[in-house]
Amino acid sequence: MKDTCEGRYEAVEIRAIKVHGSSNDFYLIDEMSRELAITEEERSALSLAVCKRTGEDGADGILFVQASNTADAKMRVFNADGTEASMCGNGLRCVGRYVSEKLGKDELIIETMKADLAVKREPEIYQDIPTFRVEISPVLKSTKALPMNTEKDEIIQERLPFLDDELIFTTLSVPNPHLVSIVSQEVLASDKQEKIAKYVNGENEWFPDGVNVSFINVMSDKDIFVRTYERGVGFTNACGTAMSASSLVTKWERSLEDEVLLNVYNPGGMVKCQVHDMPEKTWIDLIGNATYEYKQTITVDLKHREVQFGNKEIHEEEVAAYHAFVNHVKEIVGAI
Ligand SMILES: N[C@H](CCC[C@H](N)C(=O)O)C(=O)O
Repeated sequence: MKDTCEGRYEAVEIRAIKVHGSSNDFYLIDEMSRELAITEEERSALSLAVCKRTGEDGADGILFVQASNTADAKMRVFNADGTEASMCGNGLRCVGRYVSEKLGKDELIIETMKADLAVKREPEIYQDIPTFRVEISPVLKSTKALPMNTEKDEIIQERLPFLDDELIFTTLSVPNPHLVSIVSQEVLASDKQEKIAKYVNGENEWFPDGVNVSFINVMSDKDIFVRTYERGVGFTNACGTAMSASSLVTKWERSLEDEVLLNVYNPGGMVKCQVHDMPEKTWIDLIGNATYEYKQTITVDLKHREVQFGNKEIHEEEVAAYHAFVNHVKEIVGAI
């Protein structure tokens, strides 16, 4: 945005699509033909202003889709608090769908902060649910990658008494940072996750950049439930990178096969995670919905932190199809 002659910013109109992956929702903004003429600070402020939950408006983050020199497109992801993250699994499925339909190809590569990742349209996970597979990589065990202030090189299924006396934790970067614990239903129902997550995402000596915190409840050798308190957001309906990290931790803890396919249930629905834990390389494929909720023009005047949301052009059929899927998932979870 440019300062006008009176020193006021022009309000700028942004065409956005509200999208979600497993009900983890984002505004998708296409900058492939022309990037928004905003500074990095304004990009962060834009995310903070637009994602603020007020009534039906707001989101967990913004997905900026930009041109790339190395891939079909580039994804940048900003959390609701204005911080930029290196990766977003649920968001990558939505960006993958958008670019797939824009370029007319079902297999593509999307550039992210740390890697160019494979994205592929998949058979529908449920009736009328656009479904995509995205590569979650790199997977790093080193605590330095999070970063975490500890002498330990890795934390794999270990107690962390400074967080909790009983729970066993694993830290992983995929490549954004995750702290994961397999817990009982009882612990899942307690306030432990919120207390731990608020501590490690506030002033603390261990995780200087914060960390996404997930609790896993193992339902069977092919079904898990994951709830995540996301860095820069708070509790969300789902976190794609967290569900991927949780699948790998479950594979290790339950000694499952190297390429186990897990159903990962979450408060926003269900995805599948195909673990690839090979001697030469470890990565996870995250498979799930990429749903468009509505198109909307958002008018933003950053100088005055004013945001106006225009009328919604709702994708009624997609919204209805996803509701039907969630009801189907609830029946399955109830039966497990
Ligand atoms: N809050 C995350 C970024 C969004 C990741 C999540 N929405 C996903 O689907 O992976 C972080 O700061 O690392």
